[in-house]
Amino acid sequence: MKKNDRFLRACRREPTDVTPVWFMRQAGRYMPEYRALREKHTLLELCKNAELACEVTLQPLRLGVDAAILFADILLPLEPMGAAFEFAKGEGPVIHEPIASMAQIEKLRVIEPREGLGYVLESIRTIQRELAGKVPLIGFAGAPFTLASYLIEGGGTKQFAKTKKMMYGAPDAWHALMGKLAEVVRRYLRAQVEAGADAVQLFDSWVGQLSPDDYREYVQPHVRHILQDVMTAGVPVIHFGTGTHTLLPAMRDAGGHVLGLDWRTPLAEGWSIVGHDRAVQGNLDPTVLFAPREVAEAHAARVLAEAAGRPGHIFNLGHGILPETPVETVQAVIDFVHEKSARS
Ligand SMILES: Cc1c2[nH]c(c1CCC(=O)O)Cc1[nH]c(c(CCC(=O)O)c1C)Cc1[nH]c(c(CCC(=O)O)c1C)Cc1[nH]c(c(C)c1CCC(=O)O)C2
Repeated sequence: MKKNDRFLRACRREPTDVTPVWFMRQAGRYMPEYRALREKHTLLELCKNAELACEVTLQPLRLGVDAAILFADILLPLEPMGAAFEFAKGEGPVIHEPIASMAQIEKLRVIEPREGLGYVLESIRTIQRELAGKVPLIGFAGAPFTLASYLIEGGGTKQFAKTKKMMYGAPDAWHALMGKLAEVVRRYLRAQVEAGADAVQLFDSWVGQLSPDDYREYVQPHVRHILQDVMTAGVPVIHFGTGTHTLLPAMRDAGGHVLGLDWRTPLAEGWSIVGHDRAVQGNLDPTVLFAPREVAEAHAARVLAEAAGRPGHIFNLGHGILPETPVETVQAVIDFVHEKSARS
């Protein structure tokens, strides 16, 4: 039993005393204590050292969030699969040899997480020991489309042109790549649950680039492969993407006990699209946290009003928190959500 289980209860659509809150990327550069650690260590050092990963994971708990999220990155599985990368200063991730051919895809290894990603599982065990049941711990992985886009583009992209070129022009290579990624991610999420994660989130951050028909043809079978299995592992599974308004029915069908919504979709509308037999998470625009406190609170109030007190809403942003976000506003919104949603 967790001392604070309102996040897990909401995932199961059970009533809670107040609406649970956590923020994607809640451990990161907007926090002074994170920046202080980053002066001494690279991002990958923080990810690969269980004590440091644990320290960073726990940092945002002082703000009163109702869940911790494992400190790691969605790209970590790519390295043991055989696709080396680095986080270049000011540029984001850079894949050393972007994937462009079937020959390269054939060489990618479908790893066992215990082999190449044992350090992440060690972090989970360390964090759970340190948390001692205080709040639940969320594990996570990137979804195949989002991972494939980094592998093929060699880093971040706006157009996804190379990604779609392979998808449309070389569907055999595309499905071979997506199949390998999906199997690794399925094993990885299962291993995280076995190591002690209380819930897991699949990040398909960039899948909103696709039309519903293309999603169903090129992505959905692979996401289904992951989620239909991981949903039987005994913990809540969150299925997240951005720009997904038209994809929500297909994403819901692929799986997830909880569907992530972003701010482009009003929460009430998104929830009725995915159906009230699922929980929802979201959906404050992260840039609202740059506004004066009263404006941010007014937007948070609107999100709560959209949820209408229905059990099964987890308050979050619609995407990750931005590095320059003022901590005071994050704190104010967390407190506001707890106070405003209190059920007497
Ligand atoms: C697409 C993606 C990535 N990583 C992630 C996603 C999916 C979520 C999303 O869409 O935002 C997920 C992620 N990355 C990180 C976490 C940690 C847990 C958390 O607090 O949420 C999580 C959940 C650490 C990180 N991963 C990264 C940082 C910033 C790192 C730093 O320099 O300290 C953090 C805290 C680096 C990273 N990692 C990635 C990029 C594009 C970048 C560079 C962009 C940036 O600098 O913000 C890939």
